[in-house]
Amino acid sequence: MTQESAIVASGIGKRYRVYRSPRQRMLDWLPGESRHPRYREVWALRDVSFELKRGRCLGVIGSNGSGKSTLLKILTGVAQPTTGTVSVKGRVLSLLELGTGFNPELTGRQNVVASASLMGLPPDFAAERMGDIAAFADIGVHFDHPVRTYSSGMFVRLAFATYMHMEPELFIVDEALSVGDLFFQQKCAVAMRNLRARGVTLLFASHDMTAVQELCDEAILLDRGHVAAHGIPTQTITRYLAIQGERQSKAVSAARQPSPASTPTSQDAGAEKAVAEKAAAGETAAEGAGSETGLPALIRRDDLLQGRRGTGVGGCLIPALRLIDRQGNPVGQARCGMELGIQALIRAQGDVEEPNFGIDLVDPQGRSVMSVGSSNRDVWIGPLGAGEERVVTAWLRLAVPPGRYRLSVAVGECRRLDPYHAVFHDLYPEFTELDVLPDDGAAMFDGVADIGIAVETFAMENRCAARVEPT
Ligand SMILES: Nc1ncnc2c1ncn2[C@@H]1O[C@H](COP(=O)(O)OP(=O)(O)OP(=O)(O)O)[C@@H](O)[C@H]1O
Repeated sequence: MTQESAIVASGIGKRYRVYRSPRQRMLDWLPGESRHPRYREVWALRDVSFELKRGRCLGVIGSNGSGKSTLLKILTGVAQPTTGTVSVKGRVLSLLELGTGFNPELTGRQNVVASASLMGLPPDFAAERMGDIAAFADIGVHFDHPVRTYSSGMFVRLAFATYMHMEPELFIVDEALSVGDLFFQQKCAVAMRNLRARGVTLLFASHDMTAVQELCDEAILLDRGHVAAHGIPTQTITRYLAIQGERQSKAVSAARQPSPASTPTSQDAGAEKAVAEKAAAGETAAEGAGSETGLPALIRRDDLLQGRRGTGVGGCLIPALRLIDRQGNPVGQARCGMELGIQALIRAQGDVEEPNFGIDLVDPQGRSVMSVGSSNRDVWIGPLGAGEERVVTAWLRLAVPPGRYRLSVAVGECRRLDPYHAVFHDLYPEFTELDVLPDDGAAMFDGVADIGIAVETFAMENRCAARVEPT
């Protein structure tokens, strides 16, 4: 371990034994051999090695079950590694399971005092910081009520406020930024930034790619317990999203394998045949756009809804929906700055006067980047009669930072002459995740979205303007 290292992990492995039942676990304690193994082994981590220098911030990312929490537990001494060694230097504070150290019978205020004392801090330490902690937690009178009466949100607020004020040298946080409400999450992100500016070493596991990108100097990707990437956040996130994308495409192609149960209808089969003939004749999907024969079959073939049912009054349905690029190719993941088409097949069940196709894109922090309907852009899809179908494509430029976004779609009705008449016919809230990968060519910015900035400059002497247009 060098002078500046806060953490050195060498070849860490963690094996769990998973028993078929508590009885099997108990039997295993008894002496004597069993002919059949009573458990199976799960390696949550395998040969994980890395070093974190003091004052740096490391993000740990990976899909569910990839080993993030196990790694954090080992680093904080909550769990012991099966193989390898770990050295952690400095006063470590961790928020693994938030507030597990709190006594439910004590008030928030009393728990702050008890936590400081447990951490070996001097008696006046908690008193001096009590005002700041209470202000950060912002739970009002509940600060002086027993913790057992708290909502989970209040609990998280108190825990984060307490620990971040206890002057850690190394602060280890597991997903704390994804709990609590949006404003509290933002407050935590600012607090983490301040800790970082004060030279505190930070390590946090997160599914929030934007937070990792913004806060971390480096990031590790865990994949099935192995370190699959370790580098600057952008590279690690790109690798993560690529792995996710590959798995998603494999899952989609597996789901598309024809099964005897899903024989296509004769109508679909005819349309598929027409598309295949067009493809053979060299026509692309984009050329076929709008064709009554080809396009609905394409949408059904790439259908993201996969037979799911939406909610709503049902006067009009979205039987199929897909994401496409400008060439009409289906898209599983996207790149910053690209134009994405959200293409839906809309079918009226009865007479629908003014159908409105709407989308909502939600960013990794749960903020709506944009929520808009066709009628907002003065595009009118109907009126439609029973059984009539339309293909609608909403095009949007993904001028957003990289990360995992969620998409909602709906067909509703919103009348021009009666703005108070608004109904949802078929609504799919956050029905899919969309990974937006970094793109070298995309404009750089910090924030929720690139709203298209133009920068002007001129010298005072000659007023000769130099203007940079938005890309
Ligand atoms: N106590 C345990 N006993 C048995 N298996 C465990 C135990 N804890 C974790 N595992 C297994 O180890 C693997 C890694 O789990 P871990 O909780 O570290 O993943 P994670 O990346 O933190 O997941 P998530 O993002 O869902 O929190 C998983 O396969 C999990 O089922």
